[in-house]
Amino acid sequence: MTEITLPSPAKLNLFLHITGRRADGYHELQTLFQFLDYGDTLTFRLRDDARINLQPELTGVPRDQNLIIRAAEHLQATTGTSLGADIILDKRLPMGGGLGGGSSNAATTLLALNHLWQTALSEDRLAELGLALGADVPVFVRGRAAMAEGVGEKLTPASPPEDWFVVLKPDVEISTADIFSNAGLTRNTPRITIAPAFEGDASGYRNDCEDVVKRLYPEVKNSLDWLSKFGPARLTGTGACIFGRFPTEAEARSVWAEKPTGITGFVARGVNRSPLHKKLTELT
Ligand SMILES: C[C@@](CO)(OP(=O)(O)O)[C@H](O)COP(=O)(O)OP(=O)(O)OC[C@H]1O[C@@H](n2ccc(N)nc2=O)[C@H](O)[C@@H]1O
Ligand SMILES: Nc1ncnc2c1ncn2[C@@H]1O[C@H](COP(=O)(O)OP(=O)(O)O)[C@@H](O)[C@H]1O
Repeated sequence: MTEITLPSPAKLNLFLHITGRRADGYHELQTLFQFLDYGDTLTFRLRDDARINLQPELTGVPRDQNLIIRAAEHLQATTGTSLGADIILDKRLPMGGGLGGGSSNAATTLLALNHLWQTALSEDRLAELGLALGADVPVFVRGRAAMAEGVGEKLTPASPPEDWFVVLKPDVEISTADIFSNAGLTRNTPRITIAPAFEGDASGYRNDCEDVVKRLYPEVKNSLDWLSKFGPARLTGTGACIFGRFPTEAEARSVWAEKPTGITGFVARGVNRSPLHKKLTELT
């Protein structure tokens, strides 16, 4: 095989609790990840030299910071392969929106090139390489909806209902570091134990970043207030994207049709198995 095209799906944090802060300043989380059947697409073409090319480059992201390049180079360095790749990115996910697009791109790159280069690293090893690139990368490598703990690396598979979501992107840029350094952030939510079939919307579970984000960004508050009129709505990650949860596609699409003009987003289904892994299984 010399070419492979794979999905790079979005994730939602169905809830996100901050349960403490480590000595190095990083926050201990409990968060429930579910994938969406919506995201970017990446095509990889084998090269018999060691070059890694990426088209198009992303505005505002230097080549050496692009998680696709970093993942490819990390895999090359770890395995010592002399092979390379031409990579084509079809970007649909808003960047820095809490949908994990960069982390997902890194995981898709690790799995795709491990396949194409026949480097045969195990899933455990790929998840380990992924963690060095970002806390959210391992869940995309594993491809199963999961409760994450620690800073996101301790994963327990979960099966929340595969509901439909209206995802909205308020027109603001939010820095994860700014939210985590905010003095008003709740950092002492008690640890919980969840059942594998967690419902995802119990009123006791929330996103602990939401109050701070709503205070700093009225656009996010306004969008959440609007979406909450139709069903349970939350922030994903540290924002700026928000999501409303609906049992059927028809309900999600009817709310989407009423969204205020000027706000972007999409409708997608929550899935407990990553579309990336589904596609890889079909190929092998
Ligand atoms: C909170 C989540 C939930 O999915 O948010 P999103 O990035 O998806 O919005 C992620 O775990 C984000 O993980 P990751 O993507 O690795 O965070 P980074 O951008 O590297 O973090 C930027 C900064 O936020 C702070 N940070 C991040 C994660 C964490 N558990 N505790 C922290 O205190 C640190 O100061 C860090 O330097
Ligand atoms: N391939 C990539 N796709 C998206 N963002 C990337 C990529 N490589 C690096 N980044 C950087 O990672 C940041 C976080 O992006 P992303 O993972 O999409 O959002 P979030 O972490 O908020 O869910 C971006 O703002 C961007 O600077």
